[in-house]
Amino acid sequence: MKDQVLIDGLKVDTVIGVYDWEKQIKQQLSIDLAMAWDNRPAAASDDLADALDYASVAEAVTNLIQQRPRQLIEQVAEEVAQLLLTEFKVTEVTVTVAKPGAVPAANSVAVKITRSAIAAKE
Ligand SMILES: Nc1nc2c(c(=O)[nH]1)N=C([C@H](O)[C@@H](O)CO)CN2
Repeated sequence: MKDQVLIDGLKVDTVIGVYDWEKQIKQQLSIDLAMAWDNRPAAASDDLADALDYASVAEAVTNLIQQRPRQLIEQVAEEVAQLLLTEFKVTEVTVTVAKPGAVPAANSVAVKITRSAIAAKE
């Protein structure tokens, strides 16, 4: 079973960065999520209660990221992954956190991680 629920390009303004000037401003992060989820129950029932509600996920991820300043996008990615594994009972998630403004010569820079429920318990 390879079903997923996807969120692509979730924009979150937050305080993020290593340097002093970055701690005074908000910058935009762009979040991509690929979450393992069996979509067959929701397809059969046509009931949101059986689905992984992408709107709830997007709201929770935005709130988590805006909770406090962080230095590295790596920490953002890890905390988002753990939120999805523990609160939303996703069994595996790939999180990409992009910081489009960070390197002017690049379209974007990002980190991408994959975490699973079994590895989270170790
Ligand atoms: N792997 C990373 N490298 C860098 C990060 C980061 O979060 N992860 N952050 C910075 C600075 O905050 C940069 O974005 C300022 O332009 C540098 N390298």
